[in-house]
Amino acid sequence: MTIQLSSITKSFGGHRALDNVDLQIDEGTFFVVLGPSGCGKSTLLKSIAGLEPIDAGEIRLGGRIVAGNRVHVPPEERQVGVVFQSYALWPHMSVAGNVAFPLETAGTPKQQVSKRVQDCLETVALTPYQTRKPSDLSGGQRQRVALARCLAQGASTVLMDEPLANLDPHLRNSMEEELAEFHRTSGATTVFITHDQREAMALADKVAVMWDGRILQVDDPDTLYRRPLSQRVAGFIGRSAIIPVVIQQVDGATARFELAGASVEVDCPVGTRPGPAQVLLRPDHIVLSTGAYGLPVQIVRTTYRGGHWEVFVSVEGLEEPIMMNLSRRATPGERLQVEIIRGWVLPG
Ligand SMILES: Nc1ncnc2c1ncn2[C@@H]1O[C@H](COP(=O)(O)OP(=O)(O)OP(=O)(O)O)[C@@H](O)[C@H]1O
Repeated sequence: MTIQLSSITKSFGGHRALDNVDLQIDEGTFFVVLGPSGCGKSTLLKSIAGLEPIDAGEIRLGGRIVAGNRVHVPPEERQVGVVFQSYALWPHMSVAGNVAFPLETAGTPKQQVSKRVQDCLETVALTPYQTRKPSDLSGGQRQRVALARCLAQGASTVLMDEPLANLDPHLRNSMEEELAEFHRTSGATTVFITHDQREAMALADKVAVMWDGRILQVDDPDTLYRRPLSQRVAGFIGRSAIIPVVIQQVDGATARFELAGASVEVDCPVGTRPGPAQVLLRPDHIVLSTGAYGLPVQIVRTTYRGGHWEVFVSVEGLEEPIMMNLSRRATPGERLQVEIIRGWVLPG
């Protein structure tokens, strides 16, 4: 289902947990809401699920108003599946029993229930575990039971509140793949909230970056990474340096400036003008120079990151060192010639 939020506001005491939030989530999208702890992510999800009434604004699911204008459709009538960080499985029921439960309470005929449960357990690769109790499963397997239960309900919209937060890194990676697969096979509109930008990048078709009750930017992961619209989003997504420059020339979507005697070209928003600006440089935008000329830099410190070294280099005229990746060991004090192959002028 398409999810539309218009000017949603929700306060707790004097604090605005949601401050005039507008969002359009297209049907079938894997939509990630990313933001630091306390920014309002869970409140947003609960509002969509119907677990938290909103103060103002309007929520539409599949075009139908479910909240706002004195309407509050209860959670069980919104046809959305919810998967929370704590799996909320029935401890006394078997895996199959947990998956069957919502179907049985909805009065689905017994034979259909059994067929559907088998199909859903198959999808999440839990068929061999169907007679076990949740307490005899790993965290990841329990998570999959919760997913199967969502799937069994036939929810065309699934809301997930940090479902991978309790898992160890190894399991997290395989669960990420399973979630992506779950999304592909079910085609369900998925809203997934996390404070982990790596997870957001890996899973999302679209990411909304949230801060202090507000949505700062909504874009696909690559655009968010390469073309953030503000310093805050730039700092929140991936690692970066933001350097002050004076733009000398702008040619369409390319801006030119000088740095330590070298001429550098970077991408810029349409309408950028010559003058002082802030430029975002990602580590992968800086490479060793292959030609005779380059930007002279000196290594300040290095950290091995498995397969590559993360290297901070100082550049004449810049107060802070900038970060790049090297595939070979490098030592502090070493001088290098580098090239800036890409960058982004932050909108002023
Ligand atoms: N029931 C409540 N009563 C009072 N304040 C609340 C309530 N629920 C949330 N808040 C406050 O609203 C703000 C947003 O909370 P929310 O749980 O939505 O944030 P979050 O981004 O999901 O955080 P986290 O990632 O830590 O779960 C916080 O300041 C929180 O303390």
